[in-house]
Amino acid sequence: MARPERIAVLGAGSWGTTFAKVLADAGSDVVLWARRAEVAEAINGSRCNAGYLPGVRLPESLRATDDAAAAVHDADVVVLAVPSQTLRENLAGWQPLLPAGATLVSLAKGVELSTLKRMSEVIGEVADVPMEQVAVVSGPNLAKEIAAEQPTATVVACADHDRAIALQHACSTPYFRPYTNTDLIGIEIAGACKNVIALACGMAVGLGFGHNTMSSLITRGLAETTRLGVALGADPMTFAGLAGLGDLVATCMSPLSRNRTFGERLGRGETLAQAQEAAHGQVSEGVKSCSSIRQLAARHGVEMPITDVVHRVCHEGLQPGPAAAELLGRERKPE
Ligand SMILES: NC(=O)c1ccc[n+]([C@@H]2O[C@H](COP(=O)([O-])OP(=O)(O)OC[C@H]3O[C@@H](n4cnc5c(N)ncnc54)[C@H](O)[C@@H]3O)[C@@H](O)[C@H]2O)c1
Ligand SMILES: O=P(O)(O)OC[C@H](O)CO
Repeated sequence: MARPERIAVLGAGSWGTTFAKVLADAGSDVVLWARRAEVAEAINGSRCNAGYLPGVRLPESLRATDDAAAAVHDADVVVLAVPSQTLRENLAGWQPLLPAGATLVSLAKGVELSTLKRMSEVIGEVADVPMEQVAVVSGPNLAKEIAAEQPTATVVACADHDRAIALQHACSTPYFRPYTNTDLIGIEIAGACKNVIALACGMAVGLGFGHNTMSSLITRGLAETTRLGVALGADPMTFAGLAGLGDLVATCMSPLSRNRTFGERLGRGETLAQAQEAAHGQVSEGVKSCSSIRQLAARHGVEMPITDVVHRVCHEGLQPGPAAAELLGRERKPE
């Protein structure tokens, strides 16, 4: 499959805008759709999306619009960069506009609350396309670092290897190195679960705990994520890769992570509402996905103790301190 000629990125938040910049820097012809006309105007006029990426100058070649039909017109790749719990509704609106045969790419990291579906499953269903047409980009990809052109690797996953190669080509830059993969289940489960583990790590930071606690959460978080992924049919090796361990470490360790920051606020004693207000409308996917992942795990008989306590802290009034004590007090077992 040839390198894509026209790419539409739908969603001009932190990651949508950054990924559009990556694609433009890689030489692709990119149009970015923003919900708000003023955001599109600012990108076209001052080359800046100040609300999400202050201080980042966007490439001259990147065009923005608030007209989704104009954005996707003639696109051979359509990148979906909206929060996971809104993807179904957004995509249903865009579905009649999608060019036939276009590769549909998910940037979202979450599991849908109402259906427990992965984002690629939601896309296949709503857009009514074969799964070979759906791709996922996921990895240790904190938007602000990539917007600053710091060296980063990622994974482009698609069941159709040729499409993955074409997309890999379209987003390769001197600072962004994509690897291909065909394990969508593993890539997406890893991407959704790491947000939940990052919430737990943030809570640990908020409680004043150090690196031993963080490393223990990361390692046991990876164990429970892998258990779920394998139960769903993923390749266990995926969890040792960029979209698995790589993203887990980046998100759990970085103060730039919205999920970790959210967890830190809860660990310091803030309420869910206070932490949500402090996020200024930016999405912390783990807050909702902890519930859908917990349900998915229960459906498949998989134990996910960290995810379970994160859900109960976020939604059932459990306090982070007792949650930590509960995890430590669990039945003793071999590693
Ligand atoms: N920011 C990152 O560093 C990063 C990196 C990799 C993956 N992701 C994932 O990408 C997805 C999008 O993240 P983001 O960082 O761009 O989020 P964001 O909160 O910065 O932006 C979300 C964008 O979606 C738009 N949107 C459309 N419909 C919406 C609705 N109904 N409700 C809320 N917003 C709506 C918003 O206007 C906004 O432009 C998430 O799943 C996230 O986990 C983010
Ligand atoms: O800021 P977060 O917590 O949504 O994480 C961003 C990316 O997913 C990191 O890869």
